[in-house]
Amino acid sequence: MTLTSEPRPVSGRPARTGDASGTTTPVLEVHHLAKSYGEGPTASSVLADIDFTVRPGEFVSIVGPSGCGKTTLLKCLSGLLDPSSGSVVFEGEEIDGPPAKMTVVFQDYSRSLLPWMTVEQNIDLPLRRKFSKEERARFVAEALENVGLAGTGAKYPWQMSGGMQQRAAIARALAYQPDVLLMDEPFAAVDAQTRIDLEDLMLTVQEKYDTTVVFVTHDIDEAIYVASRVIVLSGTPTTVREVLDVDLPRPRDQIETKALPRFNELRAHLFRLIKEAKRA
Ligand SMILES: Nc1ncnc2c1ncn2[C@@H]1O[C@H](COP(=O)(O)OP(=O)(O)OP(=O)(O)O)[C@@H](O)[C@H]1O
Repeated sequence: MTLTSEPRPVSGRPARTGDASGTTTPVLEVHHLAKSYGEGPTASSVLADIDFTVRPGEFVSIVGPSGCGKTTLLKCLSGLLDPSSGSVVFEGEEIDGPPAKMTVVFQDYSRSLLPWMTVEQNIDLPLRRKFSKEERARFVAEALENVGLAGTGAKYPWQMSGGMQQRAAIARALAYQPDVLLMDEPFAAVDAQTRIDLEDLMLTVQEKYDTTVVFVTHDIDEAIYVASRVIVLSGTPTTVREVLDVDLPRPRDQIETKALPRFNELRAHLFRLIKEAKRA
């Protein structure tokens, strides 16, 4: 994906639009989105009439039964895939390709970083067309520092653990300073302890970069822990089953937050919804 046209310091985001009632203009709007694969009688409908909005600064998780179309939805949001009908509106404009101020982090970190480049070069590569050398050096160093990889920029991806490689992929996404970061099962391929560390890392960097995050996951606990809202999808053809506000206090803590009765209520509710969706 391309980059923002203006370099922007992490701490210097433009003010968000809003009114006195506290409502905010959505950064992302999904209107009656449907997606089928194939044509004619063999076409299979995956997404049917999906509607939701995401406000600036939100951390929204998307969950649903296996195979319901979460990745398909994320690809439509990112402009990598055209919807069959309906639209995705990003910052007020309907998208017809990958928007400049959006980035995506995929599950498979081993294929997202170029093995013949150092980590620093990997992060720097997409910045080259837009930023000066000095700015790039600053953004790369800042991103590495923010994901806990300061001092490792000269390593090659294959010299790092899986968790470190995914941190580097996150650093590369953050160095763009995107307005919206889309993440597709980003921690599914790492071990449980690393996953927990990366969840906390995302909460920290999301606040620091003030980025809006849309996060697809299979893991219900993870979906609740990181999010301000959870969008629950139904079974195929998929619609939005429910949008759940995660009214848990911040900062989140892996032990304290998950021990809250409210966390368990939300968890049980989500499990029930997904079980029903699977049955349907
Ligand atoms: N390029 C494609 N061509 C045809 N069918 C596809 C294509 N990509 C995905 N599908 C089908 O669309 C459906 C949804 O797939 P998708 O990967 O979006 O679901 P998902 O919810 O992300 O899956 P999972 O839970 O396994 O990660 C599946 O039945 C899949 O086989």
